[in-house]
Amino acid sequence: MAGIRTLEEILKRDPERYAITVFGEEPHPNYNRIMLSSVLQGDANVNDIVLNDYDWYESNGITLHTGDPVVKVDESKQLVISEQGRTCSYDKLIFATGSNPFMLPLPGADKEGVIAFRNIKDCETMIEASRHYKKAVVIGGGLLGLEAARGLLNLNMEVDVVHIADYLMERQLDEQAGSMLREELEKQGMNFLLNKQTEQITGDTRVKGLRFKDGTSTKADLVVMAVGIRPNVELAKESGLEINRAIIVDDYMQTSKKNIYAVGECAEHRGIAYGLVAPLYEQGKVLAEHICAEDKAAVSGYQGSIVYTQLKVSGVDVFSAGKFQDSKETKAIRVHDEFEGIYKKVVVQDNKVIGAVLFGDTGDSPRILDMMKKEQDISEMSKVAILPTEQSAGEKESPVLLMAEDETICGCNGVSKGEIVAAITNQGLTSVEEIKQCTNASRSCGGCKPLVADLLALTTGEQADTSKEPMCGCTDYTHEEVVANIRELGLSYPREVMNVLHWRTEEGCSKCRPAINYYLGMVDPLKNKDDHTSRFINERAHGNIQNDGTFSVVPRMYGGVTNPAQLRQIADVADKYNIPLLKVTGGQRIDMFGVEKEDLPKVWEELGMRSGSAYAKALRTVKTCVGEQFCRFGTQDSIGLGIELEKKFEYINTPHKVKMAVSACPRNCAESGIKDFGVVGVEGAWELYVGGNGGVDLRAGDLFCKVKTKEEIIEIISAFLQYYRENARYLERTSHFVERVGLDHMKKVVLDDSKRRKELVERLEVALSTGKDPWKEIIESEEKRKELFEKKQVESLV
Ligand SMILES: Cc1cc2nc3c(=O)[nH]c(=O)nc-3n(C[C@H](O)[C@H](O)[C@H](O)COP(=O)(O)OP(=O)(O)OC[C@H]3O[C@@H](n4cnc5c(N)ncnc54)[C@H](O)[C@@H]3O)c2cc1C
Ligand SMILES: NC(=O)c1ccc[n+]([C@@H]2O[C@H](COP(=O)([O-])OP(=O)(O)OC[C@H]3O[C@@H](n4cnc5c(N)ncnc54)[C@H](O)[C@@H]3O)[C@@H](O)[C@H]2O)c1
Ligand code: SF4
Ligand code: FES
Repeated sequence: MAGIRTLEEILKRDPERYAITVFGEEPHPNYNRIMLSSVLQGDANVNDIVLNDYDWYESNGITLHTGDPVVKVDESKQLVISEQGRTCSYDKLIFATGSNPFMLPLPGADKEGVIAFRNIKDCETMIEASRHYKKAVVIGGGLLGLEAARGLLNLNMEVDVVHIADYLMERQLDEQAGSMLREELEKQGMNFLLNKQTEQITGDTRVKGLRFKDGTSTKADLVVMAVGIRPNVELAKESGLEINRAIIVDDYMQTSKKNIYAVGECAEHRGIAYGLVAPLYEQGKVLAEHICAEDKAAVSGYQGSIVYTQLKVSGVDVFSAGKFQDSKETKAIRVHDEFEGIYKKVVVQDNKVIGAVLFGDTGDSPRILDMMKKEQDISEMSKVAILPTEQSAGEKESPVLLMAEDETICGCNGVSKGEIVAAITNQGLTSVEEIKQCTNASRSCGGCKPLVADLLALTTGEQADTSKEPMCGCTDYTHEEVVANIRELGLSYPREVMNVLHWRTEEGCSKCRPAINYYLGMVDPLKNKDDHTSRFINERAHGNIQNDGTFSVVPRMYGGVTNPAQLRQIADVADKYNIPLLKVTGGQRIDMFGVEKEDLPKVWEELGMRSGSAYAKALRTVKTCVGEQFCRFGTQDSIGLGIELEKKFEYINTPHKVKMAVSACPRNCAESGIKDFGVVGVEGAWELYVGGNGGVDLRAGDLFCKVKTKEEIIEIISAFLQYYRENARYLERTSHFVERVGLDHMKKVVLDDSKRRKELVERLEVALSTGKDPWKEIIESEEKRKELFEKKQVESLV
């Protein structure tokens, strides 16, 4: 990150000055390492995080050798030699070799399944492990460990975090904030083993567990070490550079040898080796200025940085900067609101703010950081004004409003409010993405995005378009733009979309291909030919792949209702194919686990039942309560309506999975409140709840309407579903969609505008007319059976 940022700074100043060659050990062009946490947490993919792709190197005349580390520097001849035997002469040499993760030298640390979290490969190893194993242990409760743990939870693993200290992030937080953080993360599902020192990693070839010095132990299928980093200085040492903890540099990043420089985590300036990008980028800027300047004396050197950190775990706002621990020489201003879970502490010494910890509300962080950077004298200030309450600061006003022009908005990239405003005004920028391209603001951790968006809105007087995110790293087009192009240009095939819209990759990626395939089907359901190679493995095999490579089969049982004949059939098939586990699901279906892939078509055929779509981005289940048929409280026919809904909407493709439920009274036994569409019977009427979700992002559905008849309910769900199909981004659940577009907007579209409702229903009916039972199609087609279940498939989209 530091090395290539230095090159960007050089190119900005004097693009013709140097012929540049880059050697990189990893097999990728430079990428945003910070965003590995987002890749692991499922919010980005590897293509999204590339900072400068191969084209960038080519168009700037830079020779790039990836996957080829430098192994020797011959300082006397000014040559570097790479592992693959390349020899390259230099006038100036920059070391930007970063750090290595510190691996605790424990007995068993060399076992399979013990890894670090530093690069794309580690990220891929974790994602792959989560497909086969259940239990992960992260050693280290610092920034990296907690972000890794959150990612592993998102990958459905159980996670223990083993931490040596008695509270989390002790290098960044005081005890109060550390324990509040622990409480919050425990709510998210992390399990903490504090005050623990690992003694041994147990297992045969693969890790099975951890034993601690206090005699206790825990199970582990995967161990991620996140106990700090060590600057990568081996090559520099062998090359004769002066080393302490890292490569010693002066204020111009020059090492002990002439014409050899060091930037980034491998460099040590005034005794400090930094481990966050903001200081590294400042160093890169100084180095670029220095080696491009005609008058070197005019360049002011690097003076060191004030660092701050923010944890990138959603739902947790934590900020820490400078010296945050109390001491005899310091005094602190504290706010602790136990009702709202907010804690703020600002540490003052000699009338200057020297450190801060904020938990639960980090809105004050840019201002506090600014006071620290400017070493502002606060002797004349009322101390409580340093941490204003919401009322005194102005209710819910954006913090950017109060910021001075020279205050920093993007800490990672050192971009001030004034610079962003100038870019918006002078260059007519209209989106956060454009601001990022132009100023670098929000290009690293992304934490400043909301502030950048607010500033854009304030400057242009319009709501910022934060949604102008490209679909993936293969294109600059957003989801909405891709759909608009498909409609306007009448595009029909994924390849055609990629060609016409100048995709950067030939094949697309696992993010854009399924999305394009969905959009094509949604725009023209009658003509579209589904491209099954663009679907995820579960959708291609029409079953869910399990951790041992077998599949699960869930036959359709409308409304969760079955009968003795069906149950006998399921039992017979289970016996015949040695199906090891039958389980009733949360959606009231029977799930048959452990079916071999090649047996799938025979199992479906012999069951004689339709696919339950348990693997599809489609209607999964309609859960029902017993209702008026048997229940004393039932006021409506919940089973009847549930079955009708399921029969109507089965096999319609949707942006993400859709779940429904019907309960016949407000006791709500079918849990209608946490479904995408939840219906509740009340005396003489039905209530419809939308946007509920019972998964990771627990969300109660919003009451959308109350109507008298089931025909009205079906029509309203149809219109809503079609609007969601047409306007949601692929993989956006209704819960997020409702929040993005707003419930009032949905009411206007679906409830208030009867013409529009009718049109939506008509378009949905067309799409419904193309729905087919996929199991039946495969059973009846010898060709499909062979293609999908007999030939070995390349599982590129798993
Ligand atoms: C998961 C994760 C999340 C993070 N989150 C944040 C965050 O939110 N905020 C923040 O500020 N920082 C964060 N960081 C830290 C940040 O990523 C690093 O500080 C930054 O990447 C360091 O930049 P660098 O250029 O010094 O080193 P690197 O980015 O590590 O680059 C060094 C490169 O040099 C290569 N190399 C090493 N030796 C050789 C050789 N001999 N020849 C050729 N190539 C070689 C390495 O393979 C590597 O690709 C995070 C780090 C991780 C791992
Ligand atoms: N959001 C962010 O800014 C962010 C995110 C990830 C990584 N990073 C950076 O990446 C680097 C690596 O992060 P990190 O969290 O590994 O480093 P770190 O040094 O910040 O934290 C390591 C933690 O591991 C604990 N530890 C040490 N030995 C242990 C042991 N034997 N058992 C259990 N716990 C032990 C320490 O007490 C410490 O809290 C740092 O430079 C960090 O700043 C930053
Ligand atoms: S929701 Fe009401 S009607 Fe349905 S089973 Fe429960 S108590 Fe009975
Ligand atoms: S603060 Fe990290 S990208 Fe702006």
